[in-house]
Amino acid sequence: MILERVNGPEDLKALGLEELQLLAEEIRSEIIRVTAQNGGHLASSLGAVELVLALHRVFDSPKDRILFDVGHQAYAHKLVTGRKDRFHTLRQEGGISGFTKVSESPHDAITAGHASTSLANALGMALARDLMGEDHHVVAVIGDGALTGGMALAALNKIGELQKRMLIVLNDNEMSISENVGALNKYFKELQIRKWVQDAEKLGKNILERISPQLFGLVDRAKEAAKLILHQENPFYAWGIRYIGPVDGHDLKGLIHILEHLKALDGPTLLHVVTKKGKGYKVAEADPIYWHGPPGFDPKKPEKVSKGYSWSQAFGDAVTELAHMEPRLFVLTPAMREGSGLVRYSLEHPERYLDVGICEDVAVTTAAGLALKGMKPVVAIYSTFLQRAYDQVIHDVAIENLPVVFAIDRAGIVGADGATHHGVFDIAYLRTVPNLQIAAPKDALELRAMLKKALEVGGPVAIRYPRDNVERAPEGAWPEIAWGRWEVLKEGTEAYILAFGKTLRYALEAAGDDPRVGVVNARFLKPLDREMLRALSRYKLLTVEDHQRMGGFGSAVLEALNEMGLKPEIQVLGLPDRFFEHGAIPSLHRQAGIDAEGIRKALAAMGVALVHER
Ligand SMILES: CC(=O)c1sc(CCOP(=O)(O)OP(=O)(O)O)c(C)[n+]1Cc1cnc(C)nc1N
Ligand SMILES: [Mg+2]
Repeated sequence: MILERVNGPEDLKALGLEELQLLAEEIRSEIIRVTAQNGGHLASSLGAVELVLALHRVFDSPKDRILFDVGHQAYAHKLVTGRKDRFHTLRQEGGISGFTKVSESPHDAITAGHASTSLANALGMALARDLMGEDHHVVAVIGDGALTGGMALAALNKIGELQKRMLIVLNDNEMSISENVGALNKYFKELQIRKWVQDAEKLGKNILERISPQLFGLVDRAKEAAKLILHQENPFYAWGIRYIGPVDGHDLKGLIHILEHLKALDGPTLLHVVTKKGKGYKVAEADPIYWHGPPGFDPKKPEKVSKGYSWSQAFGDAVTELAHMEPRLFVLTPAMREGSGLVRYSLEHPERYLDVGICEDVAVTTAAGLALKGMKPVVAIYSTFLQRAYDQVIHDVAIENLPVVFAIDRAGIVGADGATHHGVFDIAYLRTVPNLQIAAPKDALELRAMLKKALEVGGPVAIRYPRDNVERAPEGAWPEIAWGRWEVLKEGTEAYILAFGKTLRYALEAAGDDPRVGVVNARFLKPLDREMLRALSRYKLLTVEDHQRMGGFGSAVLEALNEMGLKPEIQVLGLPDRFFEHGAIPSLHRQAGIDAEGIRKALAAMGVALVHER
């Protein structure tokens, strides 16, 4: 095995082309083997194998900085930068991250997970390099999906102006998680066609050269002139960035050759590399959407596995039905059609569906524009990615109290994607925004009730739900809900647990059938049910949420009690003030003390010791 001889990128320099090609296959097998057992970003990483090997063959990491945008396509990078022996721990608690991570390796130039950050990071590194009088390369690998992000496009504008020496490698596989969108994406496709034309012409040129060198010379000059004109319309030239390509991203020899040349160039260069997402694994090539991030699978007989009925699907079904009843409903997603459960909706209501690309800010402000014209927009968005559109929520939606619904998926700890993806800040960053209401349903029925009502209450509403499965609600079920009112699920004589969202199940488990402890589905955070809170303030209270403790649901309860001049004995359970790495959700909840065990412990500390049911 050649991979056994590779303990760092310097070991690639000694390998001949054949050995590198063999190594690429070994790396593919290892990526498939480990992703089969751990799950992970299979198709993206398979598509980037040759590119990674060529980059590490030509450049000298860690002196040269090689950045991977999103960092989910970097499994080959991890394997050749000293982590092959730990690769089997990928995305597991205590194991290596599924993305690049500065603290994990000197070869990981940035910590990533959210898209479109590599270009601004690269600009910063190039500025620092030149200020420090250092001499090394800065290379940013960015996918065609990540390039739809505003951060990336704005960074290009600055990079072109400053003309710092750096290489941008556009890894164009025409895919985001689903099919990529945007005008640039269409243009890249055209360029690829031109590439084929160029190849055909090259073939023609060779034949022509043999027949008549004079004629060939004339044609060639005309073509060069045409190419120049052709390139003038290339947007990268407008950005002041040299564009080279498109080139075959699986042709190791060609990649090494062209990278060697580009190394010598000054100023910013963009190399347009065309790859196949899922390359080398038939099922992933055939369906890069499913195999973008599969859960475990049998590598010998790779089949799609159903992960059960999720909150995302419950949302997708509800909003699809709602759109049949409410013609003004319009759903937007920032490149997360599958993740947000919108495949069915996008097929049934294509005229009222929009995937804006990886640009959450555009999703939110487009929704504002729709609302200003009387539509009822719903922004389907992960909690962690909504962080990208915080100002838009305030500035473009909340100030004018526009009727935009935020269907916040992946709210809470999300597991193997780790710190960059846990949705544990949204309550804190949303609840201070005037006009914005916040709710968390306990099940799919309540989700339907809240969604429907949210379209009627007016103003912006955020409904948050976790990465989890949920019991399907019957089609056509639209229960009423007392907006702003909590729900007592279990009476108690000594204490009440006020649970928000996913932690309700832990609260019920902890309380069991002990008559001393009541449980409240505190499903509305804003407005808070102050009437019920006042009534319950004569008991001991415990709040629990799958969110940072600071600024979360518990904070809102404390503030309300203070404003009402009430002083019950109260404990607030939430995530402590640190980041949680990747790991299994129940385990991370246990570590955070917000599971049933943690609730029992907190109640015991308040003098309500519960018997632990077997
Ligand atoms: C991992 C993750 O969360 C990914 S990977 C990905 C597609 C990236 O497409 P690209 O063309 O850049 O790469 P490719 O997979 O190689 O084709 C998205 C949208 N996401 C979710 C996402 C959404 N929004 C933001 C800000 N960041 C991320 N990471
Ligand atoms: Mg892509």
